[in-house]
Amino acid sequence: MQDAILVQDLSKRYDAHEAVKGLSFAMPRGATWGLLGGNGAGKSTTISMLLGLLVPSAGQIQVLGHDMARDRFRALARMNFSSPYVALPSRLSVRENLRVYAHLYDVPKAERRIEELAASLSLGEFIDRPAGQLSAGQKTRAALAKSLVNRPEVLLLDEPTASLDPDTADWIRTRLENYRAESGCAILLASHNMAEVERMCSHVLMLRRGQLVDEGSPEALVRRYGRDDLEQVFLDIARDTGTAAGAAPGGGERRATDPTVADLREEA
Ligand SMILES: Nc1ncnc2c1ncn2[C@@H]1O[C@H](COP(=O)(O)OP(=O)(O)OP(=O)(O)O)[C@@H](O)[C@H]1O
Repeated sequence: MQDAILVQDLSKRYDAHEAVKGLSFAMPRGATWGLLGGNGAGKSTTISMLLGLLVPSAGQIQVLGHDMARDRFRALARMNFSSPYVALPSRLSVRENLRVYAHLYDVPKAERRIEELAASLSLGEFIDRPAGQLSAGQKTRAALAKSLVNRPEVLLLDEPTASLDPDTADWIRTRLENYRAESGCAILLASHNMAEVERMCSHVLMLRRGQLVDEGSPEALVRRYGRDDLEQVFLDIARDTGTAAGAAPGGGERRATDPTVADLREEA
């Protein structure tokens, strides 16, 4: 079976700064993998290249067998993305947002799909309120609904539970695990929450200064580093160069619009 994501010798250079250097990995379908690293390690840059938003300086990416350099629209139709740093259009209600995204992804029986998502993600109490007026937890649920609207086979998540209380974060993780179990979707998760990664991910890619410095299952990494948990392993790896303290030369900015949809719109 084809890999969900196949990355070979991927690099991205911003002027003099090499944000991703020679990254290679093959992520199978149906798996949840973690993409970890300190601030500025290259996680968002990698995700942006996987979405076809940033053009790699070198290397190849295939998603579900589609070459992102030549055939990215076929891949984009089968994947989706969520990040707390990418807001839904704020004046539209959650339902209106979901209708727009369902239309962009050409989702069959869109109203039925929206009702399914409203039920499984408990959107009922706020589905007709403007997205800009929701609490952080409600926004995350609405963003998750958007990211599942096209029943993606590959889901890229950038810090899916950032700024959520532990109960809401746990609720979101359970919904993601349920979706993966019922759909066979592959999930690549960039996160700073090591307990979340230990719970959800069968395999972890550890980045430091744009390079893959280690990988393996959380249990294998904990054993290899002689530590008690993944957080300690993370600190061992990140502190090797001091990047865990938050130094991020160049200070890359988050995107203000949803990249996947921007691309689909470009196609239309
Ligand atoms: N548009 C850009 N122009 C120049 N440099 C950039 C740009 N975007 C990111 N960078 C730099 O590339 C490196 C990797 O950034 P990236 O945002 O991918 O890291 P990250 O692992 O997602 O970090 P964080 O955990 O802080 O979100 C950083 O040094 C960053 O400053």
